Amino acid sequence: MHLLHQFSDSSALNHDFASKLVAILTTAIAERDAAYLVVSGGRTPQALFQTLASTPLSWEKVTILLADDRYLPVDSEQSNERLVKATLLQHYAAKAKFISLYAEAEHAFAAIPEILPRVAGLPTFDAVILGMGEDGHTASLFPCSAQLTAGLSDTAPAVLATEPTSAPFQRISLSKTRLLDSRHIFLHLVGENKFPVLQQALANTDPVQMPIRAFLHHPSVAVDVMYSPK
Ligand SMILES: O=C(O)[C@H](O)[C@@H](O)[C@H](O)[C@H](O)COP(=O)(O)O
Repeated sequence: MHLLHQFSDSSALNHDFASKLVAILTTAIAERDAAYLVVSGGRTPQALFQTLASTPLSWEKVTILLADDRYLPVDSEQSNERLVKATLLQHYAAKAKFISLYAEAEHAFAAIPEILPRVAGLPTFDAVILGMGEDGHTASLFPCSAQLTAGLSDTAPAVLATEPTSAPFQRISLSKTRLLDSRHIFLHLVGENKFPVLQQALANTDPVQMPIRAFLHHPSVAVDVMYSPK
């Protein structure tokens, strides 16, 4: 299921999205004295991160982690962790706890035993913000990767390594089932090029062609799609 929220531009979208997220995190803190926010990397969320970072909140009670990261040292230019630290874990939000999806190893697959326990024991998330690539990938669940079936399996571990053939770097990704274990799931889309991809994803249910479909067509989970053309 999905609900489409459309905005004229990313500034209007970010304003509304940041208030929704702050309300969700505030409620979670009131209810369980802790909140769990899962974010995506890539270009889309950067302005949203800056808005969130400058919003007062009991950030010390918020745990933030990524839906996925490129398997790169955390100071690397293309690391999602570096991006989150530079844009979200700033100002008020500098007090938030951050769980890294990186551990030094020979390759991403060998790093999983160290990374998995950081995520596997976490409670239900409060909000997951997904992105979507033009091939319909989400997190690092890529249609082209040999690990897609494993990542989409209902019995998958919380975290797995993936190796896309159409995008650079090995990846560390939360599995579909771990991402779905959230009180709220958002899909954040900015740019006219993303709309036809969304329509294509909505037109058919096969997640092997477009992994985002596993979320958009889930029978019992509602995805809030936050879209602006620019
Ligand atoms: O590491 C990444 O790049 C993300 O995890 C990936 O899933 C991203 O959310 C989409 O590819 C959209 O990326 P853009 O926001 O850059 O379009």
